[in-house]
Amino acid sequence: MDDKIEIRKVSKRYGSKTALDNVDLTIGKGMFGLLGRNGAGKTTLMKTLAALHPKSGGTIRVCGVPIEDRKKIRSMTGYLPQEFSMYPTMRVDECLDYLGILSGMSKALRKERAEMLLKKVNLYGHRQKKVKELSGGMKRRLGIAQALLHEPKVLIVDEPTAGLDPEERIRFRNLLGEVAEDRIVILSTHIVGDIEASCEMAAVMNEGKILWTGNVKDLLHEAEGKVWTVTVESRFLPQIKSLYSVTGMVMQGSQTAVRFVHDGAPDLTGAAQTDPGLEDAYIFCLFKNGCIDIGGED
Ligand SMILES: Nc1ncnc2c1ncn2[C@@H]1O[C@H](COP(=O)(O)OP(=O)(O)OP(=O)(O)O)[C@@H](O)[C@H]1O
Repeated sequence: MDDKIEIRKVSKRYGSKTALDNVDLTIGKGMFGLLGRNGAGKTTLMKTLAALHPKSGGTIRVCGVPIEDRKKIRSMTGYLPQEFSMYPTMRVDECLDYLGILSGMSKALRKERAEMLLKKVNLYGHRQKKVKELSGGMKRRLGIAQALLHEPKVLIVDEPTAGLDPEERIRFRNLLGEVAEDRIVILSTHIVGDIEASCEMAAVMNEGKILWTGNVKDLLHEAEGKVWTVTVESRFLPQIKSLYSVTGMVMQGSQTAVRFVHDGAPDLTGAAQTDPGLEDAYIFCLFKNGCIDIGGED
């Protein structure tokens, strides 16, 4: 069986709102990042792939299985939603046991899987704590454990690092990386750093459309020669922001070092080209596709 997800011309409408518009993607084994700002359609795509709601058009095959075979798809898929919650007064180990019962697992298998997974997500020492006593990062790790309980081939995680401190975010990303060694992991996020640190392949979404997909390194290449820095008197900032897509600003006394993306040489004395970071490349991708209204609210 082929270890990939094939998404062809997929659309999803909520009444008159088109949340997915002709989406074409191929997602293979390993970590795949889905990057887009709020409202881009990431959650809608994640839920569609997890067979949690039907698409309006197109075809999806998960490791060869059509998405319409919901029972099979759900048995192959683990899903960690954006708003993950478990019963607050249940103990960590009881949660997994309970979910194992719901999945029809035998007592012996539940015990074996729960113990293995709690060790994997570093919660074994906290297994007797109540869910409400866990930190945000621990809850997210419990979320991964529950999503992996039935050994899915595909793991879908929706904005998992929002609200985590940097240490927990790194720990969580590393955990996903380990999990992705032998399955497809899709990570949706609006945090560019999450993609940069953990994904080889990614896609950029905006307003329900895929703007770009490929190897993350290629997104960086596309922004080469398009990123600039200049240091100006801070009073010129509004003017610069009205002309260019600014990706960074550092105040230095009365002056500000500005970083921006621009296709072609900017009409600014002292502007110098610099190497793109992934954040610059992402903004350049939005800019190139006409998704950024410079000087406007976007
Ligand atoms: N149940 C719904 N009914 C109507 N519109 C919806 C529904 N769910 C989502 N939408 C709309 O579809 C679009 C895509 O939403 P979606 O939640 O998929 O985006 P997202 O990229 O996950 O954003 P966020 O990071 O804010 O969750 C948005 O315009 C949203 O308002």
